[in-house]
Amino acid sequence: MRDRLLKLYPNCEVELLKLTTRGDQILDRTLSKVGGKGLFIKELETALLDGRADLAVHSLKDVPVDLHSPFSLTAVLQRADPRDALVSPRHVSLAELHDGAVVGTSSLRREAQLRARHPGLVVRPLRGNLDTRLGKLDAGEYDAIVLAAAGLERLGLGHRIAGRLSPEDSLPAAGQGALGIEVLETRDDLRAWLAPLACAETTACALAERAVSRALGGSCQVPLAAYAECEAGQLHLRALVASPDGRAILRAEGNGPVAQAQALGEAAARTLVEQGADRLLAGLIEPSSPDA
Ligand SMILES: NCc1[nH]cc(CCC(=O)O)c1CC(=O)O
Repeated sequence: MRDRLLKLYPNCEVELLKLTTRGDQILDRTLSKVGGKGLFIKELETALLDGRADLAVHSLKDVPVDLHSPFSLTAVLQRADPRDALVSPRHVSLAELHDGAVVGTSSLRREAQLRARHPGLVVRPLRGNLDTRLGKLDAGEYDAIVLAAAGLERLGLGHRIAGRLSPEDSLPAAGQGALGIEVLETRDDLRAWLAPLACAETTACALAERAVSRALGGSCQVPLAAYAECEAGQLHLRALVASPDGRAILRAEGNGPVAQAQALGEAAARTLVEQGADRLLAGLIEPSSPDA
């Protein structure tokens, strides 16, 4: 990020304020149980309010869809690999995992899709920062773990990836792989400076994907996936809501011009609701099974 800003504005000074978020700190509970939207961005927003930081760079996936005043999501950058990735000792692939193999993930979205496709696998919760998670894998606690490819690559750990899961195998979360920049809404100066960093295609994809989450009241704490691809001004959107056990999977798909990104997302959400997505998501508010 610093390099991109300096390339655009060689005379500006970029100072990195490295913060650890509550989402990174909570190591012992699965994210779905911690609840609380915005877990990963709160400390950065506090720094914006304090004036310690001018802009906050987030994984877009962690930015709540109902971000509101005084904050503003001002630029969505070009997306890295949006796919989920399998990490395993000796780079064993998903297909090579034996029945009863233990796969770690803290994401209900990944859990549901893994269970649907590979009912023989045992999915167990996995929390902690990236190093902690990889450490648990390396210590033999899991036969494989599933993480976002982009997160691994961003931290120079791309070599750990044994395989990338296709959107058919594991439809990504809304915004996965993209970075978003948040500023105080009053900072028109920054908004103008940052505009050239935005990627129009990723922005449109994110708009469609986040509209699905918004319409369904979703966050990254529910088994909800939304993934758009953009080609020649046309968006192709796929969305999915599942039960964590993978037994119920509702799907929606649609195409439309970039200018209709938000409407495309809302239409997909309606299709999911018609199939019972609301009821499925509402059921998750009840205490879930011990390993959900
Ligand atoms: N909620 C965790 C989270 N938020 C963003 C990323 C990294 C991937 C990205 O930038 O989309 C991750 C880790 C993961 O899903 O493995």
